[in-house]
Amino acid sequence: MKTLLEQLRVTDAEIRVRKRLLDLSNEDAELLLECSALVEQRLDTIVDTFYGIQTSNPEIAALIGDADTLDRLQSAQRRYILDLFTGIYDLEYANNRLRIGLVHKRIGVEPKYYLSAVYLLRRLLEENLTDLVPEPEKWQRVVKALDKLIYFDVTLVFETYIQSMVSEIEAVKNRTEQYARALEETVAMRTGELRTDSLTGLTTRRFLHEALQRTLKAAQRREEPVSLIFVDVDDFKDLNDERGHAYGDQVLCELGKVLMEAARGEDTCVRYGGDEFCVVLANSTEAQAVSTYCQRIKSLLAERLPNVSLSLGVVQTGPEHYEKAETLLKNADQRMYQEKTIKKNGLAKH
Ligand SMILES: Nc1nc2c(ncn2[C@@H]2O[C@H](COP(=O)(O)OP(=O)(O)OP(=O)(O)O)[C@@H](O)[C@H]2O)c(=O)[nH]1
Repeated sequence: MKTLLEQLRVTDAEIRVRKRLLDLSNEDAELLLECSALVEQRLDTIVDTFYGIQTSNPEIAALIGDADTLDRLQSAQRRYILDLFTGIYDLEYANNRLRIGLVHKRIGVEPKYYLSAVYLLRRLLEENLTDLVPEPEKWQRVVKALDKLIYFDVTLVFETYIQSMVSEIEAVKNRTEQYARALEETVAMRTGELRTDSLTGLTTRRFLHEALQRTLKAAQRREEPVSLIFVDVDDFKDLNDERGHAYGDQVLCELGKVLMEAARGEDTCVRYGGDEFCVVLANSTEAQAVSTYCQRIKSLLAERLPNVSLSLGVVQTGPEHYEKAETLLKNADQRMYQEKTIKKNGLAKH
């Protein structure tokens, strides 16, 4: 953990810069040192008057709170006044000023109260120095030196105020970022959930369009054909009614696996809804889809679900001309429906 001086990058060189900026010279330091014994004589009077005035203000009295705190503040004030007249304004001196800033910030002393206290102390010191340093010219020089030193201190105190506010803002920023990350994860998870059908693990209908568009775009670039297959289980309602809904679920789940197993990595298998499925086959003509993919699913189905039959509607688009996704879906659905009708009519005839 860094010290306050390190946090605020206050070094010996920095102190020299600050003194130069305020024209706080060695002569000023010597002048103040010369007054130290005199000021010490008035120390109690100055501190008592200071806190007498401070506690007469109800807001400040409320900030101080209790007699013990007042005691501690009075001792700190005594030390501070003595510090002002030591003639040594080095790193340790700066560090003590920074600590004061931090304590003020922590107990919630707003800058307006801190500045009014500084102003009051400066006024009391100036008044007392009038008696203590009778030569007006010297008194003026002492007061000027004191002014510069007080400005030096106030700068340091304010910097700790600012630093501590910046840390607060950073802490809030970190918390907000953490929250945003957690939120992003949740959104990603939910989106993932929406993307996959919970029963079959296939892509949901919501994302069929996106997947189809992606495949079509890639196909257009490479001038490849794309096939779309619409799949519907025959008489699934009867299956559900006869063997129960749970069995129906098992069938859909198994069918999902079959569709996936028969597909390649760049293909997309979608649960369209209920007992309807869609498969987007990349780089496949209708003939290839029928002779390979459809054959594969039929033989897998015969092994695993011999009592289930499917109606399939296959359409091709590209490589010369590409249909829109919606048209492809409509056409594939129609073809599937035609196949189903033919089957039903066939059965009815027999
Ligand atoms: N077990 C189960 N059944 C579902 C699910 N989603 C839809 N269904 C049922 O699937 C059946 C689909 O029936 P229909 O659309 O009439 O189609 P079908 O009985 O297959 O008849 P055809 O399509 O004409 O062959 C309905 O009875 C729905 O209740 C599901 O997730 N699980």
